[in-house]
Amino acid sequence: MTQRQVYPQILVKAEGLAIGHGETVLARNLSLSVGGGSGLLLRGPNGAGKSTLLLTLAGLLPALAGRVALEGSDAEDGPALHHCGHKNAVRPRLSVIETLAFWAALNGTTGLVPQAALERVGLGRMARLDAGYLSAGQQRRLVLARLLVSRRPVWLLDEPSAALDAQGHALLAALVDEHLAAGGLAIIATHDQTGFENLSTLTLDRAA
Ligand SMILES: Nc1ncnc2c1ncn2[C@@H]1O[C@H](COP(=O)(O)OP(=O)(O)OP(=O)(O)O)[C@@H](O)[C@H]1O
Repeated sequence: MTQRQVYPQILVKAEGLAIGHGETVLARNLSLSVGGGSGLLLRGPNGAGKSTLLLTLAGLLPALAGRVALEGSDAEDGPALHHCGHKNAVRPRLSVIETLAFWAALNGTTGLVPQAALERVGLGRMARLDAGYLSAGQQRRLVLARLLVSRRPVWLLDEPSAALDAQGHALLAALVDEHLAAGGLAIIATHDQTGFENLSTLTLDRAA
């Protein structure tokens, strides 16, 4: 794949980070540094804190100690990150294409137009269907299409491969590859390493 730098140089850094909920500390002294063009897998058993770490990196949960920094991001370029939770957040009565148009209106149409994003994730023929009728794997593909309609350099993905079939896994790996090749970065919580064997790994231990 051709390496093209289309995002500005960007770095997600955490130092001395403690994560958790209220009084409950799930992990302490976490440090990470992920630059453009790189990906990091978050591994660990159920309840170890992978989703909590992603939410903390996204600024959606406060750090219990330490700090998270996003370097190289210019406010004038718009929001830098996408956080995709493990729920699909699909509105059942909006059509598939309306769903993407809604996200594009919210996040900015800075990437593919919705129909092209649907084609890319294999949902081109489902555009007019109510999103609630999509299968679990198709809904996950729709979430991936959201990443494509609004270009942002930082992807924080929580179990993105859940419910995906083998082709879906390959699609996800290809999208992440392309994103990294374009200078983006991805931090991915997953129990399934398929397609991500070359990414570095941070393992959270429930006992931490
Ligand atoms: N809002 C909350 N308030 C209190 N505890 C919470 C909250 N959200 C999550 N937790 C707890 O934090 C712990 C870590 O949850 P988290 O979802 O981060 O784990 P995970 O590593 O992503 O797990 P899994 O592999 O099952 O997805 C769990 O014990 C969970 O019950």
